[in-house]
Amino acid sequence: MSSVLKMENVTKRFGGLVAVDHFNGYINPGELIGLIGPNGAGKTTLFNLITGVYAPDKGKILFFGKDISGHKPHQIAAYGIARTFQNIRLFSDMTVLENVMVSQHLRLKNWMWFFKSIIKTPDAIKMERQMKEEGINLLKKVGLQNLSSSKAGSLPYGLQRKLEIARALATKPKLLLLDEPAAGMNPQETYELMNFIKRIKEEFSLTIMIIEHDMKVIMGICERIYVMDYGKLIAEGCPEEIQSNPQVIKAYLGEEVLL
Ligand SMILES: Nc1ncnc2c1ncn2[C@@H]1O[C@H](COP(=O)(O)OP(=O)(O)OP(=O)(O)O)[C@@H](O)[C@H]1O
Repeated sequence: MSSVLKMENVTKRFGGLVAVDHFNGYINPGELIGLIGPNGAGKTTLFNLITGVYAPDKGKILFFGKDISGHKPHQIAAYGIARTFQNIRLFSDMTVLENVMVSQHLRLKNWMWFFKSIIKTPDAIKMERQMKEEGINLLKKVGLQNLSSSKAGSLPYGLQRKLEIARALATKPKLLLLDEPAAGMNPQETYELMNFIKRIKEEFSLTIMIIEHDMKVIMGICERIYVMDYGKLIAEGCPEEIQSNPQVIKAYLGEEVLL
C-alpha cells in the first residue's frame, strides 16, 4: 500500500537546537495518527515542515510519493494537505459562512479569478454562487448550518474550533493535520470533538494526524501513535503499546499528563 505521507530523516535546526531530529514515519490512507510528546518535543515544527512553513535542513517529505520538501505552503495546500493551528485563527468579524468561503477562494490558485471576482464578471458571479452553495453544504455536514450568518467571534469556544476544522475541510484536503484541537475545551466539548473527528474522517474520506496533549483524545480515537521527545522519535505503536512503553512513560515523568 502506498503511503499518504512519508517522512525520511526529516531534520530541522533552529541555530544550535535540533527541533526535529532525523524523523522517520509514514501515514497510510485512512489512518488516524496521533503525534504526542512533552512541550517543546518538536511536534508543531514537524507540522510546519509538512505544510511548508519551514523547509527541512535534511531529509525528505513525500506526499503520495511526490517529494514536497521545501515547497511553499500554498502549493502544499493545493496538493491536498490542510491544517488547523494551536491558537484559533478565524476571521472573527466575518460570518461563519464567509470564513468557510475564504478558504474556498484559496483553492482558486489563479490571479485571473481573483481579479474577475473583484470586478464581478458573470462567470465570477456564477462561481461565487456555486461556492456559497458548497459552503452551505459543508456547514450542513459539520452541523453549523444554523449559525452560518453568525459572526465567527461570537461562537462558543468549542464551535469556533469546529469552524476552524470546517474551514480546513473547505480546501478539500486528503490529509488533515490538527494541532491541539481539544486545547481549552471542557470535557463535554472534548467528547463531542472526538466523535466529530471520527465522523468527518469517514464522511470526507480523510487521513488525519493529530497533535494533542489530552491523552483521552489520543488513546480514544487514534489507531497508531508517534511519540517525540527532544526532536527525536522515541516510540511508535498502537495506544496499548504506547501506554506501556517505558521510554514514553519516562519522557512524561514530571508532566501532568497521565498516559
Ligand atoms: N521559529 C523558531 N525559532 C527558534 N526556535 C523554535 C522555533 N520554533 C520552535 N522552536 C523551538 O523548537 C523546539 C520545538 O518546538 P515545537 O513548537 O515544535 O514543540 P512542540 O512539541 O509542538 O511543543 P508544544 O507541545 O509546547 O506545542 C522548542 O524548543 C521551541 O522553542
